[in-house]
Amino acid sequence: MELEKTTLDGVVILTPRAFADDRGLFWESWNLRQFKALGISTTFVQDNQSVSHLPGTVRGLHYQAPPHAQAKLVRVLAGEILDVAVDFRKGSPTFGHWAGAVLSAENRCQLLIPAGFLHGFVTRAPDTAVAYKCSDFYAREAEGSVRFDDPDLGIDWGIDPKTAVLSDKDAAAPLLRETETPFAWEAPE
Ligand SMILES: Cc1cn([C@H]2C[C@H](O)[C@@H](COP(=O)(O)OP(=O)(O)O[C@H]3O[C@H](C)C(=O)[C@H](O)[C@H]3O)O2)c(=O)[nH]c1=O
Repeated sequence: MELEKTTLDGVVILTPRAFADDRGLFWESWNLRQFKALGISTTFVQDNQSVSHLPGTVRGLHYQAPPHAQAKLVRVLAGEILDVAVDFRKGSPTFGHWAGAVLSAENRCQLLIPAGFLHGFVTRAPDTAVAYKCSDFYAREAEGSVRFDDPDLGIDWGIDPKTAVLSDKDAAAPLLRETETPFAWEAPE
């Protein structure tokens, strides 16, 4: 498992080693022992999966507030996404900054997004299937969202935001400046 850091502390790209033979490929998509060896102590309790039929579908930017905050490990089973994390921790030197990674069934890359970050993605192929592990259980009452195309975030989704396929919830999401973050940044020891 290779680890590549991003511009956001704790948001990392993980690429599992694949084993090829005449039949195809095999890889371990997640291994707690390997994660610990990489210094990642996150453990997961819930697997999610979504399929989005149209390219240009945007899901996000979402979070769950404490005590139900979720770290996520995102990968693509079919198709391709631009996966995005936004630092949502009050006091963080990178508050409101974003980092993205292209995840696809082809490149096997995964994005680890710690609790305290907004998460969203845009699909870049038809019938894109996304699977992600969550470090806490779904808690509808703790859900929150921020507008994906908030000009203060300046995320380059690679699409015209006016053409995005959105849920009603995401279409009505507030701007970052209209949202009180429930997360606080803690300086590393
Ligand atoms: C997230 C979730 C949803 N649901 C139910 C609630 C709704 O009736 C239905 C669709 O939920 P939603 O529209 O929130 O799904 P997405 O827009 O894909 O949201 C997800 O996409 C972004 C990218 C995320 O990171 C979050 O995991 C999550 O917010 O599934 C559940 O039953 N369990 C769950 O864990």
